[in-house]
Amino acid sequence: MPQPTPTACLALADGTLFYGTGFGATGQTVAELCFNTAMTGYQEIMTDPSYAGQVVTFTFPHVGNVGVNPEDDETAEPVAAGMVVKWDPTSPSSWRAAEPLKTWLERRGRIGIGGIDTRRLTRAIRRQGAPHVAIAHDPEGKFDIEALIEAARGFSGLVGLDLARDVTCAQSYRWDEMRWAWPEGYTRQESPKHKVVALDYGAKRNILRCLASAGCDVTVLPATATAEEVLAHSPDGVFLSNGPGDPAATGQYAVPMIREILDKTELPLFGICLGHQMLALALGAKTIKMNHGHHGANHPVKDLETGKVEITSMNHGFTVDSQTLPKGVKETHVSLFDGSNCGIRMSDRPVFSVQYHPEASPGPQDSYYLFERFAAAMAARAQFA
Ligand SMILES: NC(=O)CC[C@H](N)C(=O)O
Repeated sequence: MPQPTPTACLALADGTLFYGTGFGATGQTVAELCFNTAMTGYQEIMTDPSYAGQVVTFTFPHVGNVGVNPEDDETAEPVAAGMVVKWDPTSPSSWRAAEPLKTWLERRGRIGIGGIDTRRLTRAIRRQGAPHVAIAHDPEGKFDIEALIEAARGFSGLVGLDLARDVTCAQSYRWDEMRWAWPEGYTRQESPKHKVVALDYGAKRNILRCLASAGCDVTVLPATATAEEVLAHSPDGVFLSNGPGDPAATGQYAVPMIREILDKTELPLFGICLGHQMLALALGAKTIKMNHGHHGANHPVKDLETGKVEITSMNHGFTVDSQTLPKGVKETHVSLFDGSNCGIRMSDRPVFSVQYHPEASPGPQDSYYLFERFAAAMAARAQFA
């Protein structure tokens, strides 16, 4: 059978080429390439601000089949630089679909490539360790291959890159929307009890919903807010969000701000993903780049304090080096895939964080208890205030 002319091309920095069918925006983009193994949630993945600077390969083949809708965005715009899928996305079939994935992606200026052997590409990502990539989409099928490979080689990578400033909010705002679906065994706190300042390094909306649902009155502040600005809100607790880029690159603003909060107050503090990594840095530990990171919705994590295993959602390319945790900081969770650090806490204070995503929408709900733990820490403190 004659093959259709390819309308998209993907080049890895080592010169490996993949041809496919383009969808979404036309043009060219360069980024780091990762793979995500989740079976659902392509819209949440594409709009998760933590994916800034990355093109996502979806290992699950059915992408686009439920279209996109106005409710599932984790932020206002897609943030991932592009998407790679096995097949050209199918027409949407869902009562919730408001638009097909292809036009949504096109309107929002992001390139997609279908018809790619994503198993072969995923093996290349694992072997090469998050390679740099250039993807091009041209309906005429005209590609300057040499220039595309050069563009991939020219990408400077995520190490040392501060992207949180690019995706944070411009101004502070209040958040009161709650979760729509309820994890089993938990009750919704109807009225907020705890004033929480949430630092937005690229916060996913469902994290804010989870905080509100656990009884937090949430004020979101931009990434560069100082400790003084945070404390001016007289919070009962401080939350550090997820976000893109290298945690060590936030050393100019976020890490010193967290250190100051730790030095000046005894406030409960909770961090997720980038927030976890920055808390670890503020406490004196180090972060390192992983080979190909963790991106998926079925990552087993062991809670070292209870022995329980949680199935978690993950999206990170850096990790806290547990060998560098200082005295007084405990490793609380580890990945059962590779033993990497997944959680820490201070031994003597309600200051804790996790590498994975307890808000997980969609995804496993096992880790929702962490939001309740944060609320309980604030309630306990209020009792003795
Ligand atoms: N989801 C996140 O917050 C990601 C954190 C960080 N950018 C990493 O890749 O490790």
